Amino acid sequence: MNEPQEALSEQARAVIAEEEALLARVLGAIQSVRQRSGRGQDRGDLLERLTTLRDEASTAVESDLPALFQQLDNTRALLERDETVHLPDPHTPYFAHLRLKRYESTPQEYLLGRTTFTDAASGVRVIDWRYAPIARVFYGYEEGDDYEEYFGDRLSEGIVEARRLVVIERGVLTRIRAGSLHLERTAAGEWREVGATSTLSGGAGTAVRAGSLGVGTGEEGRAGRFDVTAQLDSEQFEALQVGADQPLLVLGSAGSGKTTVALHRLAKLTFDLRARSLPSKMKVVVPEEGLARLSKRLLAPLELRNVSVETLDAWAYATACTAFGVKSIALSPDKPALTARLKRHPALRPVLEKRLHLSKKTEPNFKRLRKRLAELLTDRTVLAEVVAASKGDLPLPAIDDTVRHTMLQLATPLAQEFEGYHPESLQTVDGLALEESTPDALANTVDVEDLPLLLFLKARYGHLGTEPLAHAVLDEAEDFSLFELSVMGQQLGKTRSCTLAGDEMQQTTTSFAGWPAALAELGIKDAATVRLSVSYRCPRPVIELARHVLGPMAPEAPPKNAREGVPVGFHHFPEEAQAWLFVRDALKDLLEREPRASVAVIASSPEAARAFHKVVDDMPAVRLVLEGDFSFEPGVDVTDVESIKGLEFDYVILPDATARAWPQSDETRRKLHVAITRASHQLWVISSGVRSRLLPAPQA
Ligand SMILES: Nc1ncnc2c1ncn2[C@@H]1O[C@H](COP(=O)(O)OP(=O)(O)OP(=O)(O)O)[C@@H](O)[C@H]1O
Repeated sequence: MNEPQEALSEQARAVIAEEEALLARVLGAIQSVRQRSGRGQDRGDLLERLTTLRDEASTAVESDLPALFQQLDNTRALLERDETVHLPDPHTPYFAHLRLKRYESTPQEYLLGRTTFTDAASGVRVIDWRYAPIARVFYGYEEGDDYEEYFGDRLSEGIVEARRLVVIERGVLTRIRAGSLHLERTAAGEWREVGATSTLSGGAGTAVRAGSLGVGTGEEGRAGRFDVTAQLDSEQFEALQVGADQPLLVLGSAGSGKTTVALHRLAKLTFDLRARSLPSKMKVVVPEEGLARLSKRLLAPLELRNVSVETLDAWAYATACTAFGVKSIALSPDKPALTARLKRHPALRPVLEKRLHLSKKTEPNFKRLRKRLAELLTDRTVLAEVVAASKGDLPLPAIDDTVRHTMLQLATPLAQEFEGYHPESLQTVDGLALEESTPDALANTVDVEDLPLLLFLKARYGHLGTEPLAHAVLDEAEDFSLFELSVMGQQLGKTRSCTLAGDEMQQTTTSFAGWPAALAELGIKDAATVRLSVSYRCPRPVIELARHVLGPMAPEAPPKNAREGVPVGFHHFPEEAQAWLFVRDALKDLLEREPRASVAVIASSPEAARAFHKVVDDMPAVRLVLEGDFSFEPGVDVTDVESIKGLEFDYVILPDATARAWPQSDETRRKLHVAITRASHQLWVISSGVRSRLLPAPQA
């Protein structure tokens, strides 16, 4: 770590003194309002008092009752007031400080937080970043800038005297950033001035030792981070101003803040939508479990814990159960990869539409639609049409696979066929159902990929029968199929209030048909579009490698402002066993030095992840994560490329960067690019045998 500065500059000392005094004033004001409103008394005490008074009232003589009832009323009122007065959390009452000097008037202080709070007596003013017009000055200007903004009809102009980001942890100020001045409180309670990249050990952007893993970011006692809400840039903040009625498409390269913008927009719209008493139904839908878990964590500080976050599969299942009025739907335990691919492919959409021949007289119940869909999925002419329309994306064997799989699903389950037989005769010796792990297990099931198709068919008859949503966030929207988008469009209601966040370069399934088609499917004619241009997550060497891997598909302009970082570590070995032992040692060493670091070992497939995990499974803090059940705790997650969309880790290791695991194809390029761009500090690429040709040729 950087050494503490010998002595703080005068400016630094003044800033610290000012910010500490301000925080003391805010905490004092919150405390005194609490006391005035009865919050000084513990809620538990009040509840206990209420019970005692009730007991007393039940046995009291009549003449004492009026006084007891009076006390009961007072105690109840104090409790109710406690629930209605919303005060900032004294642990973190605000995250930024703004001082504006309007010409020829005294400067005005504003604190940006999540809860509005003003106390005239102490002159404290905490404004809510979402609604306060003054927040526009904070996000749009730098310290020292002249500002000019209309608030309603009134023009306000002046100078931004102070614009500071602060970190307050458990009511204690631990960090301040004021322009280029960056101050941090040490564990001993002393303040020190540090460089902008102070979290990196061994100097800005350099590894602790040449060629080793670790830049010091996960050392013990890692200081609290500035809240991302305080750091939103002006481009991101402007995107949040798009009204609830207008759909918003947020585009940008990996790590440019698309998820951040989408979730902050949700936080901002909560107020607008509530004000118009629309059903407060918001939803976040994402392709993978890992990102669903991360989104839930990111929503908590935005006070959106109650917003439902669902994976595409979970959303399709719940929607199908509601739309078809059934409690459960039997899903197939397994399916051929090509069949799943065909069912999500955009080429299926027009063919299905053309071949439907729906009779409006038929009731679109689950059984009928399933039968109709199965007819289409076992019709080789129909499937050949889809494969031809995919222009080489879907290979011919997709037809056979789909017909065979659908036929098995249409079969009568054994239990039904042998109805009346003794249940034990339908079990294997080890107590399992006869059909388990046999093709018969598919009988009477549908694939999870069928659900959007069935809902799409149902919607063609009229209504889906589900409640409209007030707003939906579709993150990693490049991975939504046209059928999923069409069904989602049905759920959006007339205003089509939604935020789509995506990056066509991160498409990991073949379901993407382009943004115009995606918007059309959602029933959106004119979406506001923002393209975020700054890269926040990845350092420059990681971005350069990610662009190299994309090759001809890489966008022309690289993202702006990528920060410097350690070079990507390429390590090649003759044998896989040698490569993995090398990684094992490096991980052991890293975890000893940086126990708070988050590390991902991202393999090309679940099988490869399982195999690598065997080499490290005796190490503490190493987890195998294949179903997206990330804990976001420090340590090592051994996982595969399909599980990590939207996530980020301090350190990323690709353990099998071989030509076999990552062959040359557009799909592989995009997947490898997604894996690479999960690294926020350092990336290691490990190979053995023949290195993937998607990577730069090794230097001689
Ligand atoms: N204005 C900002 N200042 C500092 N950090 C930011 C800013 N905006 C976003 N970040 C951080 O950058 C990282 C990437 O953000 P986010 O996950 O929103 O990007 P993304 O574009 O959705 O990435 P991906 O395409 O990989 O899903 C996060 O750690 C986020 O907190």
